[in-house]
Amino acid sequence: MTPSQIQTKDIVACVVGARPNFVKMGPILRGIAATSPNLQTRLIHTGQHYDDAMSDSFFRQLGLPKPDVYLSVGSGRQGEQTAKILDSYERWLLECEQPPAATLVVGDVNSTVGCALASVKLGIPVIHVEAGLRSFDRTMPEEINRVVTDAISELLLVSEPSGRENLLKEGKSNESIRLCGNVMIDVLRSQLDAATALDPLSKMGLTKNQYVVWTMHRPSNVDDPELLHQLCESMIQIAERLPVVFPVHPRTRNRLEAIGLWQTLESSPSILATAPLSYHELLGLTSNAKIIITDSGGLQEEATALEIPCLTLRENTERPITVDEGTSVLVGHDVGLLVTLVDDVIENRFKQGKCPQLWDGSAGRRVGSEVAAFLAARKES
Ligand SMILES: CC(=O)N[C@H]1[C@@H](OP(=O)(O)OP(=O)(O)OC[C@H]2O[C@@H](n3ccc(=O)[nH]c3=O)[C@H](O)[C@@H]2O)O[C@H](CO)[C@@H](O)[C@@H]1O
Repeated sequence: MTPSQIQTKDIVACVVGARPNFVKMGPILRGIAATSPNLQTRLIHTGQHYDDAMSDSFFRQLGLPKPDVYLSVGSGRQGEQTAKILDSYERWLLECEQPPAATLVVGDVNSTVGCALASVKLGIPVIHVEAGLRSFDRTMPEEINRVVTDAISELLLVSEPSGRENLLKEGKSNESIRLCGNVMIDVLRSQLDAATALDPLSKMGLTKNQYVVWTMHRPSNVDDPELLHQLCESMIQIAERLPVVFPVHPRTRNRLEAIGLWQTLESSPSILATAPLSYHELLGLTSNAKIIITDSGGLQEEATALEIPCLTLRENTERPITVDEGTSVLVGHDVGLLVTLVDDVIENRFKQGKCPQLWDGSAGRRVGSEVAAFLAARKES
């Protein structure tokens, strides 16, 4: 066989950068491998999140392959970090031996938009998993990332029906949009046993259904000292009724230290403030919690899949299905409402939710099939 006769498989460059991306990428890689024998993947880690707690522990626990490419961008201001991602991914695209047939990005972090921009400018099509979600709040960096990424993506894979509606309103063609379901829930379903086996409850002295899991890291909550103060006061109040487990994101810890509240929370006997937890530790805790209080989009979805009441510390959500069908209620910045809703849950007055269609553990396979069909159709045209 001469070198020209050797068939090289098309490459899909799959980008991860921040914690929520790591959770979602496993089912996508497996879905492509299972459905698309003519494709190979390259895992690109931008290095947006880089330490063990925020990155490496997720690779270990979720069985993700070692990244083929590590871009080492690190932390930075919004523009600075996004620019570094764009620049370093463009360099890799220009220097790599075989350019990818497509770049696949997930979610809404700076790595998503940075790599999408670098790719499309070099004529390499972008596939966006978790496309079409909209909070309609452009003060959030994630909303800007979503809108820009979708505008330059050719294949838009959505996790809930609102994604399709939003994209159609923005002028995207129906053919470019596919409802695949939620890849993050694939992971949740496959890892629930491993998370339970870890038994974080006994390690922390907690009883099933008798505690709250609280996470917050959004700039809108933690960068405003007065609001952060109020949220901490309500945490202390709620902890008088149920113990609160509080895994603290690095951004939040910095802000709490800056306003002198870290010591107060850490020394409270019914608040368990911890470093960021591994995927299994957190899932082991959330799946047995009475209530989840969060500003994380991913946790809103996980709470809905687990059918656990979720009080969402945001004025809006890009994931309306978690409110319309699921267990989430938007509390915004109303700390009074937060405390009332905790009572509602404890006294069984809280709404019931149901798990949305296609959050069934097979979203990764559907993503794999759509990627293969998209690239095959592109080759033919
Ligand atoms: C715009 C954007 O992309 N935002 C995402 C990013 O926000 P997040 O707030 O984590 O944004 P960054 O990636 O800028 O990290 C914030 C800060 O955390 C610290 N840091 C970060 C990484 C790390 O491994 N170790 C560490 O200590 C740094 O001080 C850094 O400045 O990740 C969150 C999950 O965690 C996602 O929900 C957000 O959507």
